[in-house]
Amino acid sequence: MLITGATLADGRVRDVRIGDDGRIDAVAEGLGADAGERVLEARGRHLLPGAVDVHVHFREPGGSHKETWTSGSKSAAAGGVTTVVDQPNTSPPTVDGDAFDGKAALAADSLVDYGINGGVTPDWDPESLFERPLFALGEVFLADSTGDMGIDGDLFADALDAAAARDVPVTVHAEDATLFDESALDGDLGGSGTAATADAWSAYRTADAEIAAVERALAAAADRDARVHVAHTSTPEAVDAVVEAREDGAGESDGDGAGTDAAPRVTCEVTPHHLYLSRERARSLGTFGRMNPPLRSESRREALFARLAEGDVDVVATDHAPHTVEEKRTGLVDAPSGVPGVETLYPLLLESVRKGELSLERVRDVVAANPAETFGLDRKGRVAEGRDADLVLVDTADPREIEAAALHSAPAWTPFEGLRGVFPEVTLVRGEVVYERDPATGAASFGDPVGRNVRES
Ligand SMILES: NC(=O)N[C@@H](CC(=O)O)C(=O)O
Ligand SMILES: [Zn+2]
Ligand SMILES: [Zn+2]
Repeated sequence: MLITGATLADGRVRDVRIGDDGRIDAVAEGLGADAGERVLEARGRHLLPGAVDVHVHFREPGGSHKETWTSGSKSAAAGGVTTVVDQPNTSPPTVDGDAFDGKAALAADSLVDYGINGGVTPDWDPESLFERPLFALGEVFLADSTGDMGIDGDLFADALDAAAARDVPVTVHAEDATLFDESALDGDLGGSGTAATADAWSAYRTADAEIAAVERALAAAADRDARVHVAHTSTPEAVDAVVEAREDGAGESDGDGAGTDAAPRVTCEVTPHHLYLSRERARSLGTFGRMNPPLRSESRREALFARLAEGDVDVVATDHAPHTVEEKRTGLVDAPSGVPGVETLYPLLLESVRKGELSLERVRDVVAANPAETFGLDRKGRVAEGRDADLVLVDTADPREIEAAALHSAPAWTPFEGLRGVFPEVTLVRGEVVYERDPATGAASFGDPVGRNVRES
């Protein structure tokens, strides 16, 4: 296939040829089409690397009433996400080799490439997990969230040791439950849609609980020269702690080469919901705005966004955590935590580019280049010769209103309803069209499940 006249994130206008092996053959000017070659005319539109969303919960096995690999990966493809990394809080949890194999068999339904993380619980089996083509350890829960997989500091230390010995990165859900404010949940919280319920969750799972847990995780990682990726940092303070830890550790090596990798030793991730929603919005979302870590104050949200714009945030990943409408409606204490987001990641960020709040290169870096580099995916994350042809074609001047009804995740709701997003027209995974939207009618069509485990090739 030849893509002609596409504008790249840095503004260059180029033709891109994709080889039969699904890799980018050439990025150049004036490439002529070969006989019989499919040509995709891209003049006036941007060609971006497919996003690498290192944090999704596709719910299988055990939660297919919430989402499946099919529905989740369709949602990813329609949002320009070409690689997803699934988290271990499924049922059974992905904490041993057998559970890994069971999930890997289900992931064969995926339209996009994927990684499968291994979890840590008191009965995890590191030996059998590490024998598998594991993406990373994580998310390792330092406090309970969906799936109740919270562990103590000793087990976390063991997990860091096991991972560091193999130079495997560890993704951490950092909250300290001893610093939650139980009193926030006292009294009459009203129904699921009320302001009291939504705001109470933010008051309960305090910012201090996240900041303290992030600092402790970074200290434990530094002691062991472990590679730690802090998931869903929701506070500017936590981002600053990661930046500081990275600066402290720069250039350090324990002499065995483990500290000299190109990838940074500690990185942080921020979600779209913490970048675009705050407690102000939570008041109208009710329990649909409940997630862990929770939405923060508008001033913290602004400070988090500023850190993204300035380059302190390494990765934006979605923590796509679908639950059904019925489950979310059960009231503050019983409703599960989590919001969907894999389909609106690129659209929300591209709308910020359109409005002049972020550069397109920054967006490309945080959704594609940086996550690929952080997790050692040499063939993902860039529009460059030799890389996989995981590509997104988008008209960056054409925003539309985000409506749950037009999205493809199984639970038909989104916390971003009514915001604007710039959605892809075409998404390719290793040169195969997995998603196409007719610009005239808006009709979506999907390709075959071509997804592969990115740790197997
Ligand atoms: N973020 C959430 O609120 N929920 C996630 C789990 C998690 O990432 O903590 C889920 O799996 O539902
Ligand atoms: Zn989490
Ligand atoms: Zn998560």
